Amino acid sequence: MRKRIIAGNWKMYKMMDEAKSFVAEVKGRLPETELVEAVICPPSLFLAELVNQSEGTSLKIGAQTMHDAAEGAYTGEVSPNMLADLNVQYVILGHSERRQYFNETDESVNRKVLAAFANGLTPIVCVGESLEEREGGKTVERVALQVNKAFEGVSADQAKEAIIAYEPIWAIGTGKTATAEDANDVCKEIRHEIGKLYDKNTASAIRIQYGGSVKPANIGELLSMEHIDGALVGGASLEADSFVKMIEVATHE
Ligand SMILES: O=C(CO)COP(=O)(O)O
Repeated sequence: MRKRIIAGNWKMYKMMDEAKSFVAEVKGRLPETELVEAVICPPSLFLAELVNQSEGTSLKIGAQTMHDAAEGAYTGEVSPNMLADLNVQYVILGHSERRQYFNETDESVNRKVLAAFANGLTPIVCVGESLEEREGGKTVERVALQVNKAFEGVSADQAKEAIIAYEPIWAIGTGKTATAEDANDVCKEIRHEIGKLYDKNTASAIRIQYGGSVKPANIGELLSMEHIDGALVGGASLEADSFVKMIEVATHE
């Protein structure tokens, strides 16, 4: 059985004190379980502090983005080596907000995925269609293309460790969730695509999250679906209570 993974994407929210209080509150309350991984992806400024603070607990820390180069004249960026050096374990790549506002493309996402693996980081690769694409019946085509591009040059052994987050753009921060069935259908197609790119074993090993207005009230239904192995959560991951609640639901459902 695939281990579930619930990751909080904090985006550009919280001050350092609030971030530290969150971790202090959450770390004693996470259920002891081998069934679910709990990850928080704070703004990069807080990474070092939160990695240290969560050491020795089951809470893991991820970054929200990174550059693909080891170092260089790239003002404002952080490198994969820097993240690995801090003991950051995960990195979100290709989030639709990065694609929309920061010019990330399928090609740059692919370079970053390769760089993540080269540095021992686990990528959470985001894919998802716009409302226009969904209404035009282009969802599967769009998402399949993103998956194919993102995994170019990635070995089957690496792909087995990767996380894909299916986040329909129209469901992010809007309160609109894809129905559990619709989300599962697309996650199934993503798994099928991984099967075509690699093999059956890789397709059944890779973990696929759903993201887009996930909260304690709807996470159980989403996780009950065959192809949904976790969630990438924005707004509802900002409060300790609601984050812990989602981990609890993931542990029990
Ligand atoms: O973008 C998201 C997570 O990466 C989803 O955000 P919301 O959960 O706030 O809709």
